[in-house]
Amino acid sequence: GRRLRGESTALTLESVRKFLTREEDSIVFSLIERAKYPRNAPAYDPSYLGRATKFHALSLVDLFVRETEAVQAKDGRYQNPVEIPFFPKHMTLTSVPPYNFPNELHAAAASVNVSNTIWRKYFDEWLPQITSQGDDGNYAPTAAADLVCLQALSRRIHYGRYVAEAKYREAPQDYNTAIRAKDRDALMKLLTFESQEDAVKRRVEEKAKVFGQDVTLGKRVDDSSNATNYKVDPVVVYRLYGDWVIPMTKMVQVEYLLRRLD
Ligand SMILES: O=C(O)C(=O)C[C@]1(C(=O)O)C=C[C@@H](O)C=C1
Repeated sequence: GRRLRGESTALTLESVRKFLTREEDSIVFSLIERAKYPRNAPAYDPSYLGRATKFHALSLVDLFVRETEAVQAKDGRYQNPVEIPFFPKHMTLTSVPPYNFPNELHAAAASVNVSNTIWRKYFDEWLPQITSQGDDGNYAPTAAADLVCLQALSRRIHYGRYVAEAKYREAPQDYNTAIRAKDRDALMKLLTFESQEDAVKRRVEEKAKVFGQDVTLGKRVDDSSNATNYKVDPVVVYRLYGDWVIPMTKMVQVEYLLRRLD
């Protein structure tokens, strides 16, 4: 399709930023929930399930995510284009009636997908930083917590499609030249707001402090004297956003915009 499917309504820079801000809560809280368990390495090791072969090696987390996504797909989760599965090949047909979710994205650009990178980075780089060494045997709850983290991160990062659409609609002529020239650097410059990124990073660090402290009756929760016991390190959350979540969201925006005139 070459045209917007159902030209819509309320996609503005303000509305998309509101969505991203609310997603911060989900991301920070999901990280706190994952950090409740230690690393639990067997959940990620195909040999734990005892059916690893050269050609087919699935870890418990691989299996858990595939199977859970299949159930959620059947029940309609991915009818909403805001949600993107990690294993789309394993989707069965949905058995629920359709809901008329707004189609705000440009059809040719809506398929921008960085799920594989999110998956790899989460397990290889970020999980070791938010969990402690150890093994408490709670592998299925661990896998369930990972999936909630992955879904929240993926939703936030892929929401870059909506952010880009909002920006494009507000100033199409500013973007058209760079899109036609396939000029990634120019697009990156156009969509970047340094002060906004700074505010986002500082806010998620603060959220990690507020959500991640023990609550004791009779004690002010913002008392900085209990600052050492945060459930997930606020500095790690700051860096997670600065080094990864925001750059990936921007990458999604650039890829979306490059296809915006297709
Ligand atoms: O708020 C925006 O304008 C966005 O594009 C989102 C975001 C982010 O990922 O938080 C990304 C790029 C901008 O430089 C600022 C913030």
